[in-house]
Amino acid sequence: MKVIEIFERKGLEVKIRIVSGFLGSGKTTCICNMLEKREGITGVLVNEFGDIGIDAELIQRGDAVDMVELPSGCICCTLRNDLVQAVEEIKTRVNPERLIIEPSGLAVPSGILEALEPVKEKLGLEIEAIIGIIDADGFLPNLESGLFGDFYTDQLANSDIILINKVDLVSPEMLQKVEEEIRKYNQSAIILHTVNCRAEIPALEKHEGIDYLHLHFDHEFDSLAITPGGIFRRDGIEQVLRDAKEEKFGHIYRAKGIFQTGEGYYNFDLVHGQINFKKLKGGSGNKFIFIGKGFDKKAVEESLARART
Ligand SMILES: Nc1nc2c(ncn2[C@@H]2O[C@H](COP(=O)(O)OP(=O)(O)OP(=O)(O)O)[C@@H](O)[C@H]2O)c(=O)[nH]1
Repeated sequence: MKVIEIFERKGLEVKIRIVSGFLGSGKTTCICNMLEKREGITGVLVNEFGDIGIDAELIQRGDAVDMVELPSGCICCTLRNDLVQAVEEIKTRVNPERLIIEPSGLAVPSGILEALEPVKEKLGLEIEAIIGIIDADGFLPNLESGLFGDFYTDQLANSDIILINKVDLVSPEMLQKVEEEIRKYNQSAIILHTVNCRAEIPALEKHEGIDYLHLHFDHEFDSLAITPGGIFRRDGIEQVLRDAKEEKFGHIYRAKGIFQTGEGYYNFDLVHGQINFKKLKGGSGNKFIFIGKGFDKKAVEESLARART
């Protein structure tokens, strides 16, 4: 756990926004947008797979934020105590006006609400909004696969605001189907259609007491998180991602990373067959994470080794 920047505020409540969403749906993108518009002191608590902090590095890019990372585990179940401790630490040391929590892409909001409920009053926490991000292209296939069903039920039922993101990737007919499906889980949430999670987040009434749905969701996924040295070829990494997309290593649901090339640092994403690269201003070493089920980790590592210059 790492506290990066500390500011002080003498004040009362900390408003909490939980930004939940399946792997690669756009949580980090959403938080970067919120931080661009932030007013006052804002804390960010990031929980992601692996110990290598890719999201934290991307969120910090170009802008210092008050951030705590909780890697390696899931704050909705195994890391509940760590979550409470981290929130307590942020409250006493930073006391931000707003705290944005990004759970891992496999964490359900109910576990976080349940963990915070007993300390809400003591720490002066106000759950301002649960924002659920749905990727318009991946939602229905994921739902139909049956592998993540309870994740979506918990996420959707507990969201106050649902962003149907990546609407640029689907037809209007598909978008309508997605929205109809979402409404089966939640009739009252505000639904917004977004590209890159660009939206004005409306103000909401505050949450009172426990009135959320809690479902068990199997988090037993495999992940490979590595920080190898060396300089990579961008086309070499692209080949690894194309192979992952074609399931040459087995089932990989999500891959992301930061890597150094002869022309500087890049960030890559693989999600639902979409491969994206972004040039970064800088970086602090190579970081790769692959998340899936029963995939060949050794083959991924060998393939990455071949992508070096
Ligand atoms: N085409 C398209 N791509 C998007 C949109 N929003 C986000 N992305 C891309 O989707 C990829 C994943 O976005 P992230 O914000 O990293 O998603 P995340 O939910 O934080 O991912 P995890 O933390 O790994 O679960 C990135 O390459 C984004 O640039 C969108 O509206 N349209």
